[in-house]
Amino acid sequence: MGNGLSDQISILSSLPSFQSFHIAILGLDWAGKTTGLYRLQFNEFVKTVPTKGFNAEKIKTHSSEISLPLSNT
Ligand SMILES: Nc1nc2c(ncn2[C@@H]2O[C@H](COP(=O)(O)OP(=O)(O)OP(=O)(O)O)[C@@H](O)[C@H]2O)c(=O)[nH]1
Ligand SMILES: [Mg+2]
Repeated sequence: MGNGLSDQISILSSLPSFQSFHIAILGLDWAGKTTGLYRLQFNEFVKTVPTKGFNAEKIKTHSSEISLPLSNT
């Protein structure tokens, strides 16, 4: 899942243009949630370990200046 994302801008620019909003990424163990989160933040593939608890990141886009607090379990 996570590595299958295309570039960050095309995904984020297709979302409604709110000033900021929260997105929760839910899925089965080892589904690619953390990979997807860090792909959105850094636009690159990051090697992961199984998440204990959750990750939360704030992502700002350059195109529309919206900020996206993201978390995943
Ligand atoms: N082939 C392939 N592997 C992927 C893709 N996305 C993630 N992975 C791999 O799948 C494994 C699990 O990815 P994670 O992002 O850690 O999965 P997760 O859903 O956060 O897992 P938990 O934190 O254990 O719930 C890692 O080895 C990733 O490298 C993908 O799109 N394609
Ligand atoms: Mg994880």
